Amino acid sequence: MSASCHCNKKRDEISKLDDSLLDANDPNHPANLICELCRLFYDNNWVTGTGGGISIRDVKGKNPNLVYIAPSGIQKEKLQPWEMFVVELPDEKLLRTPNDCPTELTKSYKYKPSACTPLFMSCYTMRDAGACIHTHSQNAVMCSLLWGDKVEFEISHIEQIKALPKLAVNEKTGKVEKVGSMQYFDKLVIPIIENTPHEEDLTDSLQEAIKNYPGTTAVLVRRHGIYVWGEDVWKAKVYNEALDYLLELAVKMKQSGIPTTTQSN
Ligand SMILES: CSC[C@@H](O)[C@@H](O)C(=O)COP(=O)(O)O
Ligand SMILES: [Zn+2]
Repeated sequence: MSASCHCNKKRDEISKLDDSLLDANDPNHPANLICELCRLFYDNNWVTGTGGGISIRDVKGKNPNLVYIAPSGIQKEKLQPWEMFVVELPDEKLLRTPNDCPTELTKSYKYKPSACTPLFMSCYTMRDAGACIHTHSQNAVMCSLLWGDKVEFEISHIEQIKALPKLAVNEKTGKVEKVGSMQYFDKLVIPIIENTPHEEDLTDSLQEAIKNYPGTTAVLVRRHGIYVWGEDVWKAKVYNEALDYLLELAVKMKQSGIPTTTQSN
């Protein structure tokens, strides 16, 4: 039985639980933000039916190597802070599991970390991300289908592109860094990878896409959704919103026979 089938009353009763890796009084604490943002994403139809999610690295906290991850198979809009897993980078040392909370629910249900964990970790380790969002947005799925068997989604000359970061490889460090924002005339290119039966099996192709597309802050997964990351949780949120806007617009443009890029690209 998945935890989403457990009686919600039981989960609400223990919502006040707190420990050294949680902070009920800080609305910006990663464990609280994951719950708040998942509710927001649920209302946008991005994380319904337990799909999708978000992980946050505590970049502003005392230990910026702490990563917060939600459990697998839970209704995302009902997540509670005490249900978070916490791992420490770079070794992904497990510091906390929801089962550490001695409750009626955790006695009977063994939580597992999100199946997206290895994908989130790839964004942290390869791009030094501060947060990673995964949605099952229908705009993302539709674009992956309308772009047929293409391995890149493209769009340009749309004002909203300016909300996205311009990224470049630092010659000295070899790391991808933000060097500004994309301009109206820039072409946004997002790699598309093929879906696999199990989320974790996407890891290799996601990592390859991240390596091959240093300018991207997102990867589309055909017939599945999108992964979007940013230097902190708020940047990741803005990038995801801007991308979803562009993906929705691209679906409408394609369906109306309007090309999403122009000759000048
Ligand atoms: C509707 S099931 C979706 C899952 O298989 C997966 O794609 C997903 O996005 C969420 O995985 P989860 O392990 O619940 O965090
Ligand atoms: Zn998914």
